[in-house]
Amino acid sequence: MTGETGFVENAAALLARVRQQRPRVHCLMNTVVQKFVADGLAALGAIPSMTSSTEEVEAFAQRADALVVNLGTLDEGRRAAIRLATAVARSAHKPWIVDPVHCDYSPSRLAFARELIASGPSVLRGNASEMDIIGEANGVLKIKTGAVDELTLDRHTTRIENGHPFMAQVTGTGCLSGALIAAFMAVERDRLRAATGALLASGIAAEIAAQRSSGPGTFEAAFRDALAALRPEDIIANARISYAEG
Ligand SMILES: Nc1ncnc2c1ncn2[C@@H]1O[C@H](COP(=O)(O)OP(=O)(O)O)[C@@H](O)[C@H]1O
Ligand SMILES: Cc1ncsc1CCOP(=O)(O)O
Ligand SMILES: [Mg+2]
Repeated sequence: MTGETGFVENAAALLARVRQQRPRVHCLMNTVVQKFVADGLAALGAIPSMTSSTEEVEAFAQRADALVVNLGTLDEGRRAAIRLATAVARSAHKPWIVDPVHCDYSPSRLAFARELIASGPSVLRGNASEMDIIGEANGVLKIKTGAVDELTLDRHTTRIENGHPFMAQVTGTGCLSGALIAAFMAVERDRLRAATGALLASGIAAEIAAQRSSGPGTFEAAFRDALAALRPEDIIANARISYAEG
């Protein structure tokens, strides 16, 4: 279908646009994967920042082109910083994404995730365990990642099959997918097109990296190399995507 081809060609063009515009992505990020996520953003061509101080976070959010709100290793200071940063994103109409890490483990974290969702992020991205418990997110693009990434907005569902099982054996690939979606949203206001571009880029880079890896350890470095070397034509040649309504 023309629409399907349009999305893939658009994804390839967005990769070039990220490289050209080098968007600034501010990440309120858990302490486990900060360097992995920063390195992944930089490899693709974006400019990461990671401050969570309540004294500085509003200035960083104002300077950024997109915001990532990641709930891993959540503490009171991060909660306060997230509230300050998301207020800036909303008032400045900047795209922002919520990753409700481990919200299925903690009722207080689930409640905070739902508070953030009610305040209108552009995108909510989580794994199956997180997305199956999170509940309604009206008007938000919901993305459930896994072997097949499922992107749902209103009654439209896009499925992306690209990726590799090694990704599930490297901590941070989900957090990075959210950060890459933010980078693409910084250069494309249509969040479905932006998220499709980011997840195609990530999944295809992973497939290329896996061909050069013998396990999750070598894969992690090869994945970063593949993100840096990925070409728009790689997306067009390898995208595996389908669409459904209803
Ligand atoms: N079995 C798999 N095959 C292909 N890609 C996968 C697989 N499992 C996870 N991924 C990819 O790895 C990334 C992390 O997904 P997921 O594991 O769902 O999130 P999290 O790391 O937050 O638990 C996503 O980009 C997803 O597409
Ligand atoms: C293991 C862990 N614990 C708190 S945050 C975190 C990282 C989660 O990363 P991802 O969801 O991308 O696997
Ligand atoms: Mg995760």
